[in-house]
Amino acid sequence: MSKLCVVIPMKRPAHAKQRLAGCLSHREREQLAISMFTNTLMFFRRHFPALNMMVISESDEMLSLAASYGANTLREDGKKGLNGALSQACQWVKNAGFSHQIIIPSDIALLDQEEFSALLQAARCHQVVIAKAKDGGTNALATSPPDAIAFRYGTESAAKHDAEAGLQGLACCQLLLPNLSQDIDQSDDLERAIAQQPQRFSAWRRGADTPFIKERRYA
Ligand SMILES: Nc1nc2c(ncn2[C@@H]2O[C@H](COP(=O)(O)OP(=O)(O)OP(=O)(O)O)[C@@H](O)[C@H]2O)c(=O)[nH]1
Ligand SMILES: O=C(O)[C@H](O)COP(=O)(O)O
Repeated sequence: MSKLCVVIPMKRPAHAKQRLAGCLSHREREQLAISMFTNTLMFFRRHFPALNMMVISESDEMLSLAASYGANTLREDGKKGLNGALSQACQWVKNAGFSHQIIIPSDIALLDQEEFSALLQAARCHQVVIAKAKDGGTNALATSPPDAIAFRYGTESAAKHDAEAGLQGLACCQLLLPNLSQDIDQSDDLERAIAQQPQRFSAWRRGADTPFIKERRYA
């Protein structure tokens, strides 16, 4: 694949994981969001070191954390929501000369190297590849060119992205990958993730700081 950029949107941690407010304190939600974001950055640095990353956020702390893992960073201009942030990031990706883009959220419970390789393989022969979330959302979106379709993140976004590709007659495929379909939105998602990966979540569960917070007490 000529030139691919992985785009990771990251909400300001203080505003993240609102749907977990019923079971986690504000600080636990911040720490969980930062922990999963850090894990995402580590995954790509460790398993796909040749891939370029681009992180868009309104949080300077998250952009600094991303840069420490070698990611390009972009400060979100204004509160345009996820689709607005991704459109801004996509413009950067195009201007930087990338032919392919893959959007990955920062809240996938368990990123899997073989699944991401399957996503890359599908992206070689489809202009749009949608890795469906278990709730009908979009947990990865590969596009070539980067702005091949409009971003329609929100409820049932996988079907909306598929429809966008169909309207434009683009080669599109949907994948349902066991791990990549599992993002952590609701309390049962979190309970399932803790049960599946007790080690990874134990540090966070004990209230231990994530590496980022340890180094730079997060405000
Ligand atoms: N840069 C940026 N990233 C966002 C925005 N909204 C969501 N994200 C990111 O997009 C991915 C999917 O997030 P959501 O599940 O929609 O939101 P969340 O904050 O994780 O959870 P809720 O607060 O419960 O909706 C995560 O990586 C978020 O950090 C936004 O407005 N700007
Ligand atoms: O998948 C999406 O369209 C967005 O991430 C929102 O979905 P979620 O809130 O279920 O993650």
